[in-house]
Amino acid sequence: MDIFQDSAQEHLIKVGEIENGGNHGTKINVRGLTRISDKGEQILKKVNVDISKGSIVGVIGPSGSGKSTFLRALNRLWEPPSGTVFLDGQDICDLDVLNLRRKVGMLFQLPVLFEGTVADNVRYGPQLRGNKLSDNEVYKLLALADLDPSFFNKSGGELSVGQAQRVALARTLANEPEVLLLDEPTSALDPISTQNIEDVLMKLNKDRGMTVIMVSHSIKQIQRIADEVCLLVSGEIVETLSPNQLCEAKHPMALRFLELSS
Ligand SMILES: Nc1ncnc2c1ncn2[C@@H]1O[C@H](COP(=O)(O)OP(=O)(O)OP(=O)(O)O)[C@@H](O)[C@H]1O
Repeated sequence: MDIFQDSAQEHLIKVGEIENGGNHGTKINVRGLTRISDKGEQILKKVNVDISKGSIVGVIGPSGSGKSTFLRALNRLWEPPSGTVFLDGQDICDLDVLNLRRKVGMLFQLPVLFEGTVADNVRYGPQLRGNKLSDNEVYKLLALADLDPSFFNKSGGELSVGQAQRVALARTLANEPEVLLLDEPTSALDPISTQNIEDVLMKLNKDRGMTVIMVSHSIKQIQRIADEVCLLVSGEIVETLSPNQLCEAKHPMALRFLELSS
């Protein structure tokens, strides 16, 4: 048996799943997540939340309420987390951190690309695990992120922020994540680039059942794409609502925030 052929075959099947809509969704259960700053301030206060497999969840709330801190806990960008985060029932602290970050990809407000070409960036994650993506696989990932083949050999410095954000998305998708964490991924983008990213996210969610958690300051954006919205105020998820129920929020600060934001 040729093991190289077998591992190539296995990899091809995975890429095929990306194209054809494999089921990569994962449920997340957060219990008692707490973060206290060095100065003793409570940034997150025993956050409990259940995120269904394959859902798009928006996280909104006033500036400084702990949205980014919450998101970063989900792939252990700070630790040790006090409280527990379960991915499909498994405590994330029991996972190897690199494996966790492969399963749970993250995009930030401003994309940071590594030196080299777009293709080098897209190949980065699999290469760390000893897999070299073929040109064809890179083209497929670019297409998933709505980038045409001409981007393959461009360098990061030649790209607009919107294009770079889509390359960062393709690079994340190369790791075949089950969950995508997005921290204001379109706040630096124009409306057309924003729409491109939203379309890609909704397609990934629809076709692959990918679980998406997105922090955004735009209520309209959250209403366009999310199935459920968590309102985070002063380190607590005070309400979880459907996007068209936001006007029914009861928490006074959440309500004031929503009124001022709409
Ligand atoms: N590394 C840190 N050390 C100390 N305090 C921190 C740290 N990171 C964040 N904070 C504080 O935690 C609180 C929550 O910050 P966080 O960035 O999570 O809020 P946010 O809701 O995402 O804000 P914004 O909407 O402005 O991005 C803030 O008061 C912030 O100053």
